[in-house]
Amino acid sequence: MARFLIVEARFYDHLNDMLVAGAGAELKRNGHDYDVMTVPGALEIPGAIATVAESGRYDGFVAIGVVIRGETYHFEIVAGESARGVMALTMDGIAVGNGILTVENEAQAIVRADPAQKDKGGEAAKAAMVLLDIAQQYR
Ligand SMILES: Nc1c(NC[C@H](O)[C@H](O)[C@H](O)CO)[nH]c(=O)[nH]c1=O
Ligand SMILES: CC(=O)[C@@H](O)COP(=O)(O)O
Repeated sequence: MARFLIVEARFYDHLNDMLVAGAGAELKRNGHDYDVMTVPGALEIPGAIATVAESGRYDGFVAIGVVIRGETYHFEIVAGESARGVMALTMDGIAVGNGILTVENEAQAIVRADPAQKDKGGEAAKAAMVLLDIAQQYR
């Protein structure tokens, strides 16, 4: 049993609920425990994980968020920088699954967030578990 922290950027409640449910169900299905931490937006996710990881309280992390394209260049910043931040964490050996959706519209987000459809939250939890397995085998 490992301890995971789901760090969710609660920008769109109904979409977040589905992603967190999918991630949590996948962790539970595999016998793991988890807590949920909420941050304002996807840009805050990597920093929050970096800070909590230093505490050693969790074995792995699942990043959850939804970035929907708007009218300005802000989408590129939030989508790109949050992904870059999560990648930087994984390159530091922190087990993080990236479940931050970066989509054109709400319809795309629903299909991907819904645990009964693409279940990207569950997929991110699976990725975090794989990275944790690798860390435990090779460290
Ligand atoms: N537009 C979206 C954001 N923007 C907010 C930023 O992530 C950040 O919280 C703000 O710039 C303060 O630092 N966040 C999302 O998660 N989704 C979006 O669509
Ligand atoms: C992430 C985004 O693109 C969005 O939430 C911001 O919208 P806008 O570019 O219309 O300000």
